[in-house]
Amino acid sequence: MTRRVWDISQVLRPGLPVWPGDTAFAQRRTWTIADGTPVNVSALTFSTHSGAHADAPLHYQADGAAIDAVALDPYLGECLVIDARGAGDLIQPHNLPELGGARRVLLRTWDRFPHDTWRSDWTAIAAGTIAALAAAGVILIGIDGPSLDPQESKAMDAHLAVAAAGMRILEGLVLDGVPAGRYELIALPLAIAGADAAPVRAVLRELT
Ligand SMILES: N[C@@H](CC(=O)c1ccccc1NC=O)C(=O)O
Ligand SMILES: [Zn+2]
Ligand SMILES: [Zn+2]
Repeated sequence: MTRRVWDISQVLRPGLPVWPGDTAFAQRRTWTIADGTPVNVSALTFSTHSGAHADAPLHYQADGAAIDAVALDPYLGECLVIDARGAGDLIQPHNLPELGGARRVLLRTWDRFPHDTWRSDWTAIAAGTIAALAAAGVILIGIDGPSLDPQESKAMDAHLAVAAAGMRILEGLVLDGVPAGRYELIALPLAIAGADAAPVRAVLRELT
């Protein structure tokens, strides 16, 4: 039996919404198939926080680990998708359902993912919610917004709570059309040496 797969990545493309002031995604052709050229090749420019991505500890801790140095186990394995729509500005502990022992948790906040516009009004996560998840044994937190913290946050409370707990982070996931429940998560960050984050091709697979 083939298990159903949900692609929960954004498509990296020109016009991809990025954090205000951050680098736009661009792709240019460096070779094109023609007489004497057997191949198409291109070069990419993009922010480490483009589309669906994994934050490295280095993003929020001056001496944190870079993305090529973090273990991959958190990004692979059983996870729980939670429908957190309606939580308001901040997801609080009381917005979470029973976790049933889940060690990876993905939070859906958008009714419809804003593929073509930067929306500053995403639902962030309270630091206390991160602490509660960590206390329950969660090792990875994912969300469909661009950040765990609000756009204006300088304190980065949720990110720092993640740092304190040694959790891993996925952001920019597309969870439209994924029913709440349990799946296998596969979301490996690109091994970019010294990087503060890296894009992931994130999928959910039906459990057996
Ligand atoms: N905190 C966000 C990203 C972030 O803060 C950011 C991403 C790209 C360019 C600038 C950013 N923040 C600047 O204050 C994140 O966790 O991905
Ligand atoms: Zn990020
Ligand atoms: Zn982040």
